[in-house]
Amino acid sequence: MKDHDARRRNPGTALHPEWFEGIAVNTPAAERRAASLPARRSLKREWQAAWLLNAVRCIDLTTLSGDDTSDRVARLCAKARQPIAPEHLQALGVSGLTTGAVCVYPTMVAAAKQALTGTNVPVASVATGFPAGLMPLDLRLAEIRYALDQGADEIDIVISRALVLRGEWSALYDEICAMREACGGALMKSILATGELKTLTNVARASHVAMQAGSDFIKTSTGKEPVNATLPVSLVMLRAIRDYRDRTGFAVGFKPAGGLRTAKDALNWQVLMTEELGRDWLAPDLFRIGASSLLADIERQISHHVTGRYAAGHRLAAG
Ligand SMILES: O=C[C@H](O)COP(=O)(O)O
Repeated sequence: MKDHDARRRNPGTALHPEWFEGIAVNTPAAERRAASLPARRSLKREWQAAWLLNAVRCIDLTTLSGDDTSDRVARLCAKARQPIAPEHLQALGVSGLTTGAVCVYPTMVAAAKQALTGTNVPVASVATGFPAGLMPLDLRLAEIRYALDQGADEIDIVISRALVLRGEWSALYDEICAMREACGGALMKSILATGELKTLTNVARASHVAMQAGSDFIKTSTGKEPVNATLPVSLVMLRAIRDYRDRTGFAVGFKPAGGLRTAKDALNWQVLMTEELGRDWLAPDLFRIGASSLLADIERQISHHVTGRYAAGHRLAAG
């Protein structure tokens, strides 16, 4: 059973503009709060390896490049199966660690499924005209169905940014509801592309609409916007998740994605999750990190933790 089966899906609600129309995010305050987080709780050194291993199990190990091939995807899946060297895991008393998922384009789903046969690692597919979403809705829905036919377990959809920028909340809600329906039993993560939403207030409002329309996760970015995941944007989205949980009782997951590359990033985001939502949100059913290169730095830091020295680059697989 996959992690996401272990909890109730978010069924969504009717559209409730009154839950978000009054929101006006104080941007300097959000930036100050985000900036103070890593400093406020520096993690004890002896616990850092455990936090980094937790980050690994939450990574959606991603390749979303124009030159992706089934061979590259197979290599990515080999890393997802065994993200950290077995001897290092043994030294830390851990076994069976995998990443949270792999995340690929729809035409790479079949290769990923094949490479992950015999594991519980889900395959996530981006869909709905990723990354811009500028395609007719029927084609975007057909892309979801194609990815599911190929075997995808999870679908990362992109929202229409223009609907947010014009404040067309009802149209945005209808679009995401249609995508949720097309996803059927597959977990749906809604990418807000926050770097293109202009204001944190728009981020907060779009987060609410995405959750009301039944998203299982809200995700910051495609990795292709000029600005991707940031701590202030994440803070605003986490507060929306908290508000939605308080109003409905449903826990929606969070996926920062794009530009998370260092072990320090992995620690900072976990501190943010813990402080804003509590430890329940540190497991892969409610937290994923979308990243293509983060694992390499985590491996380096784990290796250093276990051996006391940094391994030569060639000893660590590229990820
Ligand atoms: O969803 C994941 C992102 O596309 C990965 O972005 P990244 O290559 O900056 O890690």
